[in-house]
Amino acid sequence: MASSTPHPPILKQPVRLACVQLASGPDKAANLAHAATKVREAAATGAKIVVLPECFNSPYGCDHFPSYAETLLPSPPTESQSPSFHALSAMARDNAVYLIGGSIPELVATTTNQDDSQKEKKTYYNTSLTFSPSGALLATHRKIHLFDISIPGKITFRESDVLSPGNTLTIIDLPDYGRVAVAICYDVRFPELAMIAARRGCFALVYPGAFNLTTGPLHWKLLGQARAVDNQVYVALCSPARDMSAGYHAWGHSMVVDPMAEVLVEAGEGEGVVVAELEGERIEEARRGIPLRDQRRFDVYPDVSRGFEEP
Ligand SMILES: O=C(O)CCC(=O)C(=O)O
Repeated sequence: MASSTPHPPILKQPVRLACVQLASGPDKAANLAHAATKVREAAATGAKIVVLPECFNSPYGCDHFPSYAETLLPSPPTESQSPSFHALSAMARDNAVYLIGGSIPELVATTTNQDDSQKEKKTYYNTSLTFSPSGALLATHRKIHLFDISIPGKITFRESDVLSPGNTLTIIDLPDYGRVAVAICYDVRFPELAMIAARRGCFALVYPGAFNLTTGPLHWKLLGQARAVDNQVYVALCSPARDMSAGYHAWGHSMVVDPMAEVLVEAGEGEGVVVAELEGERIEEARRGIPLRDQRRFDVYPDVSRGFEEP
C-alpha cells in the first residue's frame, strides 16, 4: 500500500556511461586489440562505466560458440585458458574504468566416471564479465534466458542447441557509484529480472545485446524504454556494429535510456561510441513525479523481488 518513507539516493554521484558499438570479425586476437582501442576512446570521453556488446570477440551464432569458448573457472583463469578475461581486465585497469565486458562464450569442462572410464562433459554459457577500475573481476553473469525463437520466413535461432542457461541474477556493486544489474540480450524481454534489480536499488540496467534485423526494429528500443519506464532507472543497450558480410546481422542502435524512458543517445548501424551522463537526481525526479514505488499494491499482487536471495 502507499507509504512515503524516505528513500536513500541510489546513485552516489553523476557518472558517464559509454556503450561501445564494436565491429568485430572472426579473428579473436584482432577483436580484443580493437576492443582495447575503442575502450580507450570511450574512456577519453570521461566515461567511467564502459560497456561492450554481446559476443564482442567472435562472430555470433551457435556454430561459433564452441570454437571461441574460453574457460573462466577456476577464477582467475590463466592467460591461455581465457585471453579475453586478461584483455578485459587490462582494458579496465589501463583506463581506470568499470568495464562491463559484453559477453563471450564460456566452456565448463567436467569429467565423470562412467563404467570404469572417464567421460568429459562440455557445457557452454553466454557469459559477461565485469571488471573494476583496478582490473579485478567484480561479477560474472551467465545469460539466463536463451535466445530460442522461430519467426517463419524471418529468423530461427536456438541458442539452447549449444548453450546452457545461467541461473542467477547479477547485481553488481560499483563502490564509487552504486548498483547496476547486468543481463544479456534476450534477458531484456523478461521484466521480472529488471523489476527485482530495480527494487534492489540498481540505478541502471545494462544489457550487452545483439538483436537482429527482424526483432531489432520492432522491439529493441521499445524494450529499453519499457524496462526504464517500468522501473524508473537508466537502461543501457549495447550492440555490435552491423556487418552485412557476417552470418548474423546485428541491429546496432546501442542506446542509453533515462528513467522517464527518454532515449538520451543512440548509435546508428555502424561502429561508434555513445555516451550519456547518468544522474541520481534524474531518477529521483522521475520517482517523485510519478511515485510508483510508493503506490504498488502488493496486497493485490505479489512482489516478485521478495524471496530473491542476494548473492
Ligand atoms: O530477443 C530478441 O529478439 C533477440 C535476442 C538476441 O539476439 C539474443 O539473445 O542474442
